[in-house]
Amino acid sequence: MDPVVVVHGGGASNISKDRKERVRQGMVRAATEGYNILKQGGTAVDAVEGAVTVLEDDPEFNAGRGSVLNVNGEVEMDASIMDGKDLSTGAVSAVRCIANPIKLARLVMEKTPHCFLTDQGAAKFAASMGIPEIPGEQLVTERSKKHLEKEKQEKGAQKADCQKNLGTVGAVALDSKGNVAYATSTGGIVNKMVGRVGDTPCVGSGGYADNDIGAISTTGHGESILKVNLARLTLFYVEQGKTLEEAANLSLGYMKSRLKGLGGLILLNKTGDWVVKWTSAAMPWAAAKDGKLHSGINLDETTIADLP
Ligand SMILES: NC(=O)C[C@H](N)C(=O)O
Repeated sequence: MDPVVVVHGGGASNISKDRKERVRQGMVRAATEGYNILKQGGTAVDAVEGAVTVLEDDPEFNAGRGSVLNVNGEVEMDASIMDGKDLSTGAVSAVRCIANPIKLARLVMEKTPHCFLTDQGAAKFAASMGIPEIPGEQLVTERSKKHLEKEKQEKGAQKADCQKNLGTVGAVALDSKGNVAYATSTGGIVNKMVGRVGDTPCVGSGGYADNDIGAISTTGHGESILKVNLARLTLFYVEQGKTLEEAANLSLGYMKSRLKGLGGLILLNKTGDWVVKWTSAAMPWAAAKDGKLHSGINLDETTIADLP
């Protein structure tokens, strides 16, 4: 089976011209990394972890370094990962002071009998696995500080309009053995309460993967995504025989009409077809398949290039 990887950089409002190129390059780097892992025989889980790690390390995105700040000006991150082979899953929430929450989520999946660790328990587990603790300030950027200041002045936080909280990252992949996986990672929403947990670490909301159906990673207004279980809802439509396009339109449409919640998703089925969809103004994405790299940010612009 030909491997496929698709990545996203979060539902967003229109992205300024000067950021656009950096965001596009981040998407290309992440998709290429995931695809190379698959081409070298890595699993779908390896590929989604690798792609998301690239984006957590990239300060342009709201995950890892560059995460948005909570009401106290701190970074608290959520992440989850799932292996479609056996539905094993790992998640962490409200984690601080580590570079790559997605790696910790994978360790929860593989090294504990649990699916989800939070806050101090997650921190203790990270230390026990040898994950280095870094100063929280290393995750903070000038842009995220300005973003929080602006949000506090406008007092407009927490609207179902996710568009201020751009940059959550995610990946879905299909490997040569027919396994699918997803990974999603985020700093959440700007000016959030301390301890707020969004959709991203919640399996069925922030993502889902099942070899019998496909894999999905979501982004957008977390509270809305949680209320409709956006990821599992979309896969339910696929199970019912809808096309990927129809399934994505139905679930995103329902979230919008029922809750005024905006968002986006990347969706892959078990035979390697994929679709990207969003109801926010924009969503950076890239997909690697058959030696080609497809990418875009706005609805009207898709680029196709040869992969190196
Ligand atoms: N931009 C995002 O996707 C934010 C994320 N879904 C959250 O609410 O935590």
